[in-house]
Amino acid sequence: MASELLKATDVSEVFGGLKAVSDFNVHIDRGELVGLIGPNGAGKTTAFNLFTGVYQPTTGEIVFDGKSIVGLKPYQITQRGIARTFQNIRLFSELTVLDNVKIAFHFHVKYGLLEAVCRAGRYFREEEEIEAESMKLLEIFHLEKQAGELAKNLPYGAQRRLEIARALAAKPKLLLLDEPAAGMNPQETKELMEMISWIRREFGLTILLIEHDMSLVMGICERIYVLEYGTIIAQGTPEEIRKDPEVIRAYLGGEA
Ligand SMILES: Nc1ncnc2c1ncn2[C@@H]1O[C@H](COP(=O)(O)OP(=O)(O)OP(=O)(O)O)[C@@H](O)[C@H]1O
Repeated sequence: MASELLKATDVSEVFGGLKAVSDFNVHIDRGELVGLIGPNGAGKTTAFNLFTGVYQPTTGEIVFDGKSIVGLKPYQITQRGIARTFQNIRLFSELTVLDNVKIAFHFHVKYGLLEAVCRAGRYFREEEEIEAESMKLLEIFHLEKQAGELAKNLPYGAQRRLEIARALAAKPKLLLLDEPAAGMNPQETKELMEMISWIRREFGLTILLIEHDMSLVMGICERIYVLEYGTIIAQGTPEEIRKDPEVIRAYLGGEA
């Protein structure tokens, strides 16, 4: 189907004897904002690692933008258009905020090594453009004033926002966010929700989001998949998920 951007079919991932993911079937249409939830150890991050080439599926097929991505290395998948953030923030902590974003833009530069070494015209033009685009991204995430600071000196919530800005610099079609609100206070979480909705519209993105903060997931996702012990036990709109007896049993502890 033309509108389908990502489709995982019968995917499993086995570590030793443990099936971290099994009979895993998900599909995400272009432009959708989809949530992936489930208890600790359910296999959510493993699914992201499968979509980004960190792990290869033991069985099954993963198709992105019409082509299989099984067997591709992480950088090849980034070039195809999938970018991600990590549960445990992975910034270049000793680089500035600006440089963290500029690095990701370099996936797309057109100047060659020789031009860079010789500091030829195209090198300077592209570097200027990259700097300007990086600053625009920092502005979106309210980080422009900290552009010159080392990433490690940013407060935690700001580091999380910087990770998303850096992921966007790779110009992805699909953005995978692994617990973007982890460690944020309620106000920061609310602002982050607004940013995620805004960047999706502004950049025409498709987003898959892992999140434990239920208000965030229910508030912004159109569709939600629920994982338990590596298997999808439910999928549907936030309203359907809230009422699903399997989900209430497995994940919400009867509070829904
Ligand atoms: N590289 C690995 N080697 C062995 N086991 C692994 C590996 N990666 C994940 N697992 C196991 O696979 C299962 C799923 O882990 P995963 O991190 O995907 O869960 P999760 O849903 O993201 O959990 P959390 O919400 O705690 O982050 C767990 O039992 C985990 O211990």
